[in-house]
Amino acid sequence: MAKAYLSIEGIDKSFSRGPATTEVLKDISLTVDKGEFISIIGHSGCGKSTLLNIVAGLTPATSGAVLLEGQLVDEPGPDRAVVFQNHSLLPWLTVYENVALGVDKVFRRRKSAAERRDWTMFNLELVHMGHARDKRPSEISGGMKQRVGIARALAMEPKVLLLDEPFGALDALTRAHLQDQVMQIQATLENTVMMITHDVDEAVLLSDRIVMMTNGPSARIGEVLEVPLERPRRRLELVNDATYLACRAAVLKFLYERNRFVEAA
Ligand SMILES: Nc1ncnc2c1ncn2[C@@H]1O[C@H](COP(=O)(O)OP(=O)(O)OP(=O)(O)O)[C@@H](O)[C@H]1O
Repeated sequence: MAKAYLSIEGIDKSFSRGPATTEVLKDISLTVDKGEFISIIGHSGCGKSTLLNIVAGLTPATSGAVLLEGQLVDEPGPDRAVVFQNHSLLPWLTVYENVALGVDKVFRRRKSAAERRDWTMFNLELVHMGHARDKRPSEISGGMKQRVGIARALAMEPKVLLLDEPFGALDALTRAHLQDQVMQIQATLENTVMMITHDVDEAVLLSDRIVMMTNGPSARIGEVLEVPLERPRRRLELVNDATYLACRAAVLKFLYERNRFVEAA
C-alpha cells in the first residue's frame, strides 16, 4: 500500500489549567494525499484550529503523531505554511518585502538574489498583487492583505498549505473572488491543502473531501465526505448541480441535525 503523504495518527489533545484538564480532541486520524484539498468543518470551539496547529507543529499533541512524507512533525517548518484569518503581514514592510522575507529565508542557499526576486514577483503575480508591490499593508484592503499572505505562504513552496479560515474576515464578493483564485492556483501548482472553514458552500466548492468534526469536548471526526465534482469548478454552474446540492445537504445535515451546536451554559 502506498504511504500517505500527510498522516495524522491517533491524535488526542488536552489542555490543562491548574488541576482542571479539558480534552479537546479525541483519537483524530486522517490521511491526506499529495495534491488533495481537504476542508475541516465543525462548530465553533470543537478544536479545528487546535488540529491545524498540531499539523503546523505549533502545538504539541498530547498523544498520537503527525507524519509528513513519513517524517515526524514536531516543530514548525517551511514545509507547512499557515495562512491565518487575520493576515499577519509585518506592517513596516512593503508587500514585496513581506513575501521576500520568507523567500530569502527558505531559498537563501538554493537560489541567487535575482532568482529570489523573480520568485517573489512570480508569487505576487499569482495572486494578482504585483501592481501593489511597493505598498505597505496599511495602504491595501483586507482582501489584498489576505492575497499577500497567501503569496507569502505559496512562495515558501510548502508541502502542505494550512489555511485557518483564510477568507473568514472578508466580505462575500471578495471572498468569492479569492476562493476562485485559490482554486486556480491549486489547479496550476497542485498544492496539498488543509483548510478550516465554517462556510458549507466554501467547503463544497473547494474541497476534494470534507472532514466533519463532532462537537467538543473530546471532538472526533464524525464523517468524511467525498466531493466528486469535476474540476475546474465554476460556482455559477454549480448552483443547480445535483451533486453539489447533495454534498451541501449532507454537510448541513451533519452540522445542524446530528451535531447541533449547543452553547455551553
Ligand atoms: N492554548 C490553549 N489553552 C487552553 N485551552 C485552549 C487553548 N487553545 C484552545 N483551547 C480550547 O480548545 C478548544 C478548541 O479551540 P479551537 O480554537 O481549536 O476551536 P475551533 O474549532 O478552531 O473554534 P473556532 O471555530 O471558534 O475558531 C476551545 O474550548 C478552546 O478554549
